[in-house]
Amino acid sequence: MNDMWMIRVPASTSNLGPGFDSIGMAVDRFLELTVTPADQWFFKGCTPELESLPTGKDNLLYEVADKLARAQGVSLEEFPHHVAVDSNIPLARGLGSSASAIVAAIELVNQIGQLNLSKEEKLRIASLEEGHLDNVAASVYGGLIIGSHREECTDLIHIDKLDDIAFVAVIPTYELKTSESRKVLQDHFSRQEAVEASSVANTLVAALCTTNWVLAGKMMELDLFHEKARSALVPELQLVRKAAKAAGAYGTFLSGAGPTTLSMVPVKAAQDIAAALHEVVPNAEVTILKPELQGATVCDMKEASLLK
Ligand SMILES: Nc1ncnc2c1ncn2[C@@H]1O[C@H](COP(=O)(O)OP(=O)(O)O)[C@@H](O)[C@H]1O
Ligand SMILES: N[C@@H](CCOP(=O)(O)O)C(=O)O
Repeated sequence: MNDMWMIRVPASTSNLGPGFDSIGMAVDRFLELTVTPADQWFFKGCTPELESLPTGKDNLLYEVADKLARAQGVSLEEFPHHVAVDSNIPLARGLGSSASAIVAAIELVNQIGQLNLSKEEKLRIASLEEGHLDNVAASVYGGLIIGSHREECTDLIHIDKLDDIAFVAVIPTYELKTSESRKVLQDHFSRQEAVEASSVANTLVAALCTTNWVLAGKMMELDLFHEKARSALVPELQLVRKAAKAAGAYGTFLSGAGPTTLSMVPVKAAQDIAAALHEVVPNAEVTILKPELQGATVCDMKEASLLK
């Protein structure tokens, strides 16, 4: 590894409707850390949004890295670095910015401490840190992931047959912290509600695995686990859903904890559907996101310049 190296982690969407805390997909926006040896730890945000984040040991990246390093018997104090943080993943919008930071921090320690962690180990550490696996798994593996994270174990299926779909994202200007958006969730379900909610989720999984996008789109819109409670926080969800359907989308869901909505669409129709949604929500950023098949990567700067 050269003196200067880079960690690149994709953004993620999660839930896809009823896959609450258990389905995630990497998308083509990225967090990039450029790491150089230095006299002390310093995190430099390279965009106006990232400039507002802490630059020292109270930065999320350092906090996660330090916790893992201690658990592995590595002292980060002995290996100070300057970390330039660049990203086009908006913060607190439901596109997994914090999960990408957690995955990047784990990779930082993996490289500095020469831990040689496997993907499975990174997934387990990241899921324990985040409390659920959906975003972190997508950022580690790339593609679509379906899994189960429990205290004793984290299990995962990874799918990368996603060529003919794209996603039209409507990214509002306002932030919604995941912690706030989880506070409104329903704590209890009757047996009947649980059976119906899990039947919709199971059918979504089967449809995703068999690339039945029409059925997957239908199931995406029938979530009973979280979207109803959250729609009060994201008033444009129903409006976007209706307009996207009319324009030819398979289905629309709240990305992660919101407030971004994602409409799953045929690749060929993406531009037209994006234009239709821009008419409906002119103040939001409307953009096309593609599934990203490559998970987190590390490269030295020579390789990084070839990627650009
Ligand atoms: N690259 C980063 N470096 C440091 N902290 C980050 C970074 N990305 C995200 N965060 C922290 O995570 C918060 C957003 O996390 P969260 O509410 O889970 O939303 P989301 O993950 O959907 O973007 C930010 O406000 C910030 O505190
Ligand atoms: N399953 C979680 C996903 C949170 O994703 P984020 O991108 O909003 O952090 C949830 O729905 O709370």
